[in-house]
Amino acid sequence: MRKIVIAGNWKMFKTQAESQEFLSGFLPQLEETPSEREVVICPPFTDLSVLSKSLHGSRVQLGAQNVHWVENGAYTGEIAAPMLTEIGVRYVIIGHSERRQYFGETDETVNLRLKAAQNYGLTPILCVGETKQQRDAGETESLIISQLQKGLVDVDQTNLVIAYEPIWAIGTGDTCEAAEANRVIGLIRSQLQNPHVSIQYGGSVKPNNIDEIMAQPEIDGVLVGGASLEPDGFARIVNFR
Ligand SMILES: O=C[C@H](O)COP(=O)(O)O
Repeated sequence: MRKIVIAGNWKMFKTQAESQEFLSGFLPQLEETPSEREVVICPPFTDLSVLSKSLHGSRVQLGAQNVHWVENGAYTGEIAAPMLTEIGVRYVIIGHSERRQYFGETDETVNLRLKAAQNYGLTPILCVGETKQQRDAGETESLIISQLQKGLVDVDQTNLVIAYEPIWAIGTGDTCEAAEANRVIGLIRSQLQNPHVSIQYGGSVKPNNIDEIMAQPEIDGVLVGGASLEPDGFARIVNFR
């Protein structure tokens, strides 16, 4: 059974005070959300602790945006899995294209982070996706297969979420056609050993396109950036029809 997972990636947005203000608008709107939908918020590290307290007893799960592969050490600027699990974090985004593009993330370090997350009971959300140039060159399929093959070496597919995020659709308003996202996600599924892995779409998901995206049979949820920052918009996404 594939779980529906709707995750908000706040990236480098929201102070603690702003995160509390978000919750006061967002949480009351979850009363109508079907119980089988998993709702996840992935804030900056500095918000995790305060959100963990505020979300205690709510149905919203907490996610981080990165995790290192050793449990402690001299790795300035990194965060370790036990530091996340100690405060109630359940999910972690790994291999987001912004990490790959700006911070030197590779398929090999993605693989290390995935295994470390799972060793501590975190559920990783592995991001894959192609650039515009790669798409135009007809390399979408081969790139994604390569990212999966290298990233998933010795990774447990029973505790894993994958997000298909075409890079050209992130933050651009240029959403991938729902049918095309469905096709690529079907390709991703064909590469997996476990058919029950939930696979999300990410890239300019908005209140006005969520219903069409979630109507696609291969799409099990969404990873939302900009539209997850605003309580009413994210509530509409979580409460898709
Ligand atoms: O992690 C989320 C994605 O990068 C999508 O961001 P976006 O919804 O702002 O396009």
